[in-house]
Amino acid sequence: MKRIAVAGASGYTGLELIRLLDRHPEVTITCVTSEQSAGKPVSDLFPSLRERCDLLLEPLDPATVAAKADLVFTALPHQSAMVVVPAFLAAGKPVVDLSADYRLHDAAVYGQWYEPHKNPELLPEAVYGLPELRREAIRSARLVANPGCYPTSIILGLKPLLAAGLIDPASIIADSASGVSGAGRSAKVDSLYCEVNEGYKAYGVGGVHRHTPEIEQELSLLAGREVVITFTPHLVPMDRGILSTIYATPLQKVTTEELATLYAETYRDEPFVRPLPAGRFPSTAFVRGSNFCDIGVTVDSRSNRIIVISAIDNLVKGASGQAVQNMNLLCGYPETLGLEGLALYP
Ligand SMILES: NC(=O)C1=CN([C@@H]2O[C@H](COP(=O)(O)OP(=O)(O)OC[C@H]3O[C@@H](n4cnc5c(N)ncnc54)[C@H](OP(=O)(O)O)[C@@H]3O)[C@@H](O)[C@H]2O)C=CC1
Ligand SMILES: CC(=O)N[C@@H](CCC(=O)OP(=O)(O)O)C(=O)O
Repeated sequence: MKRIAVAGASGYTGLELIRLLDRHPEVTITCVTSEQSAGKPVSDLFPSLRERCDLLLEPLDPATVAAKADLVFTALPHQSAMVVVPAFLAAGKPVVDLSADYRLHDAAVYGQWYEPHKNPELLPEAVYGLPELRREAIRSARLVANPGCYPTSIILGLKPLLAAGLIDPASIIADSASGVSGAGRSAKVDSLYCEVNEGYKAYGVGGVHRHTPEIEQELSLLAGREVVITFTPHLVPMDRGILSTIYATPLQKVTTEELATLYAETYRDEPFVRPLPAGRFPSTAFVRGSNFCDIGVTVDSRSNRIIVISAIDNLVKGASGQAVQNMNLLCGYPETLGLEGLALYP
């Protein structure tokens, strides 16, 4: 049994990690952290965990946490993860970091979209943890940078088209809509019930959302040239789920049936990507609670655009489920272990 620490266990992705790790046959959770709720059982904060995980939350002292665990998940805000990750690595503990701190390869780009990086020397060795792109590198990583939720849905949606050179990379537009849990559990006016319940709104409009460089970094690697996209995130009055609608101009004549075949072939051996048959499109309802990414694709021949629609659960394939998938690769377990049968069918 591997001993696992969840740093940031009082947050939404922390809770989701505990839910998933609790049903994993090869690991046991030995340490859960919170600053504000230190000293309380984690099941006091989240009663669904009662009698499944009643560990006391403790403050995040890296040496204490490292001594209790063989692997650490950091489910902390960006800028906070990078304060503790080097100590875990120095103690010989691999880290799966759910924050944005190690996703960008270029420290200058990180500094431009976030704050200056505190340990840029770790960026070259951090592996961007999208298993469908980097499975082999993740297996031997010390530090896995778990992707953002919007990037996961968009990169998986576009991978077959870019890898086949079928679209003009300069034509990509992605509109993504997220449930409110994407904003985390800390109190913010923008996440209040009355602010979100009746509306559907765009935010981060005009190329300013910090996921833009992360998406562009990975799409550029797939395209083999620099990709600049138009990305607009939206907030939907639901608790979880992301639906991305992605548009691109084809470089050659192609039919919906050919694209459906391309997606089916690209993802044939992927346990968590479900390309849909031609004419079918996903819903967040059908991936809720699961580690699946569902993808539908079609050609709008009238406007000469390819339209891809992908759906994930932001807290599972967009965060904690993907993090457990990465842990499985890193530890040499079957990739799907603990993640099977998670979908809640509406
Ligand atoms: N929510 C989502 O859908 C996704 C989130 N992510 C990323 O994952 C990370 C966690 O997100 P999420 O769970 O939503 O966030 P939450 O705000 O829900 O939780 C944050 C956690 O971090 C702890 N924390 C906050 N500040 C510090 C600090 N300075 N030192 C130590 N612990 C601290 C909090 O503990 P305390 O009890 O003390 O407040 C809490 O446990 C973030 O980087 C986020 O961007 C990635 C993909 C999807
Ligand atoms: C709805 C909502 O607010 N979503 C968050 C994205 C959450 C996330 O996963 O971002 P990181 O992992 O990169 O921090 C946002 O737009 O900032």
